[in-house]
Amino acid sequence: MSVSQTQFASIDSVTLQRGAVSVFQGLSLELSERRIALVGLNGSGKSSLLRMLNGLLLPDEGTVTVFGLDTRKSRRKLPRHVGMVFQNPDHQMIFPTVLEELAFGPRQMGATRADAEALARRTLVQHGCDGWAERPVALLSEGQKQLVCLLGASISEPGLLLCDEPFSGLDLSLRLHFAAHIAEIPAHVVMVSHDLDMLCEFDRVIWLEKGAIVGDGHPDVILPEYRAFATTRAGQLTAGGL
Ligand SMILES: Nc1ncnc2c1ncn2[C@@H]1O[C@H](COP(=O)(O)OP(=O)(O)OP(=O)(O)O)[C@@H](O)[C@H]1O
Repeated sequence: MSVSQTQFASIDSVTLQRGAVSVFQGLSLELSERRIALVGLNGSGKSSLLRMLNGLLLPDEGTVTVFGLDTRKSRRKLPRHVGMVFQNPDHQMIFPTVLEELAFGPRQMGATRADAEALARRTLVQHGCDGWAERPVALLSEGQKQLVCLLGASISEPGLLLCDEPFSGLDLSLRLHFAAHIAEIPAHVVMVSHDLDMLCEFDRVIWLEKGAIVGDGHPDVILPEYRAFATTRAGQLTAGGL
């Protein structure tokens, strides 16, 4: 799917309850930039927001629209347009081998088994993973699993790629490689990360606290504000003041 800087997702007056927690209370957002980062303390609602954008979580009230599709009405169509890298690779990987894992997305999009597997093998070579195709996913390291998840989510070239802390287990060379990859691909990217250095080149940063937006703008403005807030909070925690 080709993408542009026009709006690709809209979150309109959303409330979301998860268990006993009221995560969002009337959240509204318009998303149009190509690379958007979500930052905030643990439990602030970042993963929940990603899961609403791919239809895994449906709002209790309000609407979420992605590429013109209401997630409540068009849940089954969303995987054709939205890829997601989960925070925990074990929540994403469902096949025994790397090849099967990577071929799954293209197969779902209608590719033949031969074409899907050829694409999977090419993708592995392009990302420095020659010889990985037949490896059992269960025997990969955590970082290697994360890498396979990143490749699996982007191999079908979705119009929107959602990434929930995709770099946390990757070594520095792979972080830099994938930062460059994400900068190049045409898809819109919405990424959660606690590694603020990886977000400097993004087009927009949204800072969430307790399900509400407390900062929204260019990384040059929002990242220093968030860093200052987190530093103050760390000082309070250390002093036993929270
Ligand atoms: N499966 C669940 N069942 C019930 N409550 C949940 C569930 N997952 C998350 N929550 C709650 O929803 C709130 C938002 O969680 P969420 O995972 O969206 O936060 P987050 O900002 O992604 O956190 P982190 O930075 O720790 O990954 C938290 O209060 C959390 O306790």
